Amino acid sequence: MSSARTLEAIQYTRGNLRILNQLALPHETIFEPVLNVQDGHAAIKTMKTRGAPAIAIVAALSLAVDAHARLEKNEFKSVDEAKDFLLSSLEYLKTSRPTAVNLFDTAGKFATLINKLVQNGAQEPKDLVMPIVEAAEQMLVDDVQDNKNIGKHGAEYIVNHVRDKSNISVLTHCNTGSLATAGWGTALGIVRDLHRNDQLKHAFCTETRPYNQGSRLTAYELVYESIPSTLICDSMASALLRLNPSVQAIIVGADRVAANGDTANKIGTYQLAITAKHHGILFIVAAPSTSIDLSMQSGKEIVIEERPANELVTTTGVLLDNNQSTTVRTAAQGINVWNPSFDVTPCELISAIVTEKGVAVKQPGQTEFDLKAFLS
Ligand SMILES: CSC[C@H]1O[C@H](OP(=O)(O)O)[C@H](O)[C@@H]1O
Repeated sequence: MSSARTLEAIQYTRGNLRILNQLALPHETIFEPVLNVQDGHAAIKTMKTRGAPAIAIVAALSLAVDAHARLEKNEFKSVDEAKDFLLSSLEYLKTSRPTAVNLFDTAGKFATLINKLVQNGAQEPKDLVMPIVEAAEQMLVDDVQDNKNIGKHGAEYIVNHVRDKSNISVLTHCNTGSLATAGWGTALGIVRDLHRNDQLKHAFCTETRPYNQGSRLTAYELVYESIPSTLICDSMASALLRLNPSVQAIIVGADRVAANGDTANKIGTYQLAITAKHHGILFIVAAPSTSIDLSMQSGKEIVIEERPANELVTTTGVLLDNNQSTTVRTAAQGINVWNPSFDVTPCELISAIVTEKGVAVKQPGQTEFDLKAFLS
């Protein structure tokens, strides 16, 4: 199913935003309009749009289309009214999901820009709105370039640090590709680079219960790109590493990386790091520097989102005979549910953190990363 067309989760032209409803993948490709910040918040909260970078981009673009439409209709009667709308909308968008830092990083940068424009004497609402529209649009461009750089740095690091560079298979978790970003992807971007460089023997991906980002999204991307790949259950990871010596690296994304390298990522990441350590293979975190939160020294401070119980007791994307996908209940009625969407992998289990700026590694004898120094 290889195609020259790249997969995209976000379709945008100025004043128009549509998002791919990822709850319907892989069976149905449904793009839905996002007209305002309420639509953007809902798309993120319901996980129609997901993935740390994509969450920030869709939030920013939902603000851009909302503010642009209001500007076109002359709804802002003053600079102050435009400022109040923009700042309150950013605070509202931040309430959609708590763990991925990219959204909060973007909201902070946009608020700083707005306040700076006001201090510099913005005269009309457009003097605030249009720089925000342009900043949101620039995120689409920057994210793809960041991911291309992550792919390049990550592929080089893996090839130079595995035991047998002629026999490289990798395992990845969740979805970190074009469906989680503006394009190419982070961890899956490294897989794309290894494949494009003819350095990849095979890519394994986990189902990633309960939302099934792996079976529904990553498998979809790997098949789409004709990358030799195999889907496994989350519970099969250790057996795979024990039985298949070609798997020499586990590559995952990140939602929030603390200054010492502790990493919040999709639930199940921590146990993959443990089994990577046990089997003596690389455990690589791939993320843009906007996923690094230097305000948090360690992962102890990271808020872990808990998702609704119904997302665990049901399975989304079940295909019916009429080719419609649906959600079915699989767990017994009445059972209690714990459904954290993320876990935190301690820095001592992480081999390297690959960013668009390069690869962060620990100093010899150190168990922590010094990401403040790495990014300075
Ligand atoms: C490049 S995506 C990073 C990160 O986001 C995903 O979480 P979710 O699907 O819940 O938004 C997953 O943790 C990925 O590793």
